[in-house]
Amino acid sequence: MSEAGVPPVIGVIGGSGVYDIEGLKKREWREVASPFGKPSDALLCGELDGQRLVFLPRHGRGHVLSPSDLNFRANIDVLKRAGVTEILSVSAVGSLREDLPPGHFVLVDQFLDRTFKRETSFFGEGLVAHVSLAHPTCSRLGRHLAAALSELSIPHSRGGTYLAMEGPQFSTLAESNLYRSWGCDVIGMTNMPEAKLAREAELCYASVAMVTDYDCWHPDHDHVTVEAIVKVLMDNAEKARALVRAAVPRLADRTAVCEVGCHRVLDTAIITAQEKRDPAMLDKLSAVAGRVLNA
Ligand SMILES: CSC[C@H]1O[C@H](OP(=O)(O)O)[C@H](O)[C@@H]1O
Ligand SMILES: Nc1ncnc2[nH]cnc12
Repeated sequence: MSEAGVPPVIGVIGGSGVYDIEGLKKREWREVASPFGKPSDALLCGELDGQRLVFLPRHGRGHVLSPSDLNFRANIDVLKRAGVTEILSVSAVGSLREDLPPGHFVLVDQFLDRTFKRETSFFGEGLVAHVSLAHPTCSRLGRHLAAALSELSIPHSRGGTYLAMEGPQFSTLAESNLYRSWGCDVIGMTNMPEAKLAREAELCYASVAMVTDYDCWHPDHDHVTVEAIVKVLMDNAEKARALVRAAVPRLADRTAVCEVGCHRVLDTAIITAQEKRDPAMLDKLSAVAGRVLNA
């Protein structure tokens, strides 16, 4: 946990098309073990402009893991074990709005979770905790990312609702229209439960959603294909790397814990009585919740 005077460690989770971060100094791929199982890949650790950065390719190098097969708990746990204090998540998404065309970036601030085959919490029997998700992303990170996107002249929107679907198939037309009627802005398969778990692990989390397609609701684009997505993806991925380079010095500026409160959510979340806590659970949660469990 980053305390006053201790510089942040920036974690970057790269989605489709983003499998590496170039230009890192002291770069090294490091295997980190987790009690929650196997993460998507080793962690790429290094420095960007003197700032420590840890990168994880969400689907593994070479895109070998499907959204339902991602071990989200292990991914967040290893980032926490590597000292990460804040996460920039970068994702490819479909657009549910005419005015969010391919190439547009959305700084997501809300989610609707329609996933159903995933482990969604670090907590459970033997150690029960309930964290707030009213504001699932960190507004401080959002502010810095918006400034970096403006500096780079990348078209973007600050705020938007991300519909997380299970996949791996894309939506039916009826689903796509339903999500539009719910007021969702973009659709993807990976930001949930990632954002929930980052919150439980007391990590700031920001999601940069990069539009690759119009999903299937759009009359001129009635099928989503990976082929069409990949064409836009490569350009988006290059912009995402530029965004990381522009955002990191801004994020490095923090000298105290996050002012929004992301680093302190467990102070008021754990409900299990001290004497009823399961020692095995306490052990497993030594990274995620060590700050409060060892106090
Ligand atoms: C390659 S299109 C579908 C795939 O892309 C998105 O992944 P990510 O969020 O990791 O960029 C989407 O969620 C699907 O997993
Ligand atoms: N239309 C779409 N639906 C779900 N995930 C996506 N990722 C990129 N485009 C998508």
